[in-house]
Amino acid sequence: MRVFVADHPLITHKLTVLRNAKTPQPTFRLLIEELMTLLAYEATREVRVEPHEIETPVAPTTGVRLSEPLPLIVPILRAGLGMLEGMVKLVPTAEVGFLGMARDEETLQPTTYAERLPDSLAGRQCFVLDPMLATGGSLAAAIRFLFDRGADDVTAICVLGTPEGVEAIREAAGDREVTLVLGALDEGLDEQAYIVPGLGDAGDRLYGTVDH
Ligand SMILES: O=P(O)(O)OC[C@H]1O[C@H](OP(=O)(O)OP(=O)(O)O)[C@H](O)[C@@H]1O
Ligand SMILES: O=c1cc[nH]c(=O)[nH]1
Ligand SMILES: [Mg+2]
Repeated sequence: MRVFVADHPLITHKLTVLRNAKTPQPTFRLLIEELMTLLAYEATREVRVEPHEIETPVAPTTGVRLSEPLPLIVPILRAGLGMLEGMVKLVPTAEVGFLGMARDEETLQPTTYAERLPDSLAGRQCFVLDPMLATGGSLAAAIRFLFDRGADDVTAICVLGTPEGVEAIREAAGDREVTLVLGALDEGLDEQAYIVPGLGDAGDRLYGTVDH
């Protein structure tokens, strides 16, 4: 598994505003989307392309275009939905599928309550979006799900992660092609398995109450 942790002052600056409990919901949403676009640049470094011949006004030349089957973007509802626009801005022709997952706050086990994905993911490059990698239970389940459907390789993009979460993804990945792109690697988890220092509950801050 390849792990990339962003190291760019603009990303750290935007993350600082995002983490601030005083940041209002509209700014929070905008920042998640902007951060996604910045992380997408790294996450799509290995996106598959093929040679493509065109003619400029001056001369014929060979460039590239995305290979088929086109990449599949999978936001994990709810919080991952906040990252979708930022990703499709960069890869507008990609297909989008959906996974709805919720972590039981007592047992910390994820349940999948919705799924809208192609029946076969054979040969597909998948990009999974979820801002928070806490225990890693939710993302590990999502990654297993995609490989079970035949996905070729999976890149997961998270705004914040923890060392515990990274290890859970390493275990779920085994020897399969998995890349993890993080905006930052935080210290760890508190007693309720919230990321420390983190940003609180991403889903609530995007779509509901700020005080969870
Ligand atoms: O790494 P884990 O310990 O599994 O926790 C992370 C998960 O928790 C959050 O979703 P949540 O279950 O709160 O659902 P929501 O997006 O609807 O708020 C987050 O968006 C991840 O999916
Ligand atoms: O810190 C955390 C942990 C899980 N889910 C969140 O939204 N935030
Ligand atoms: Mg939540």
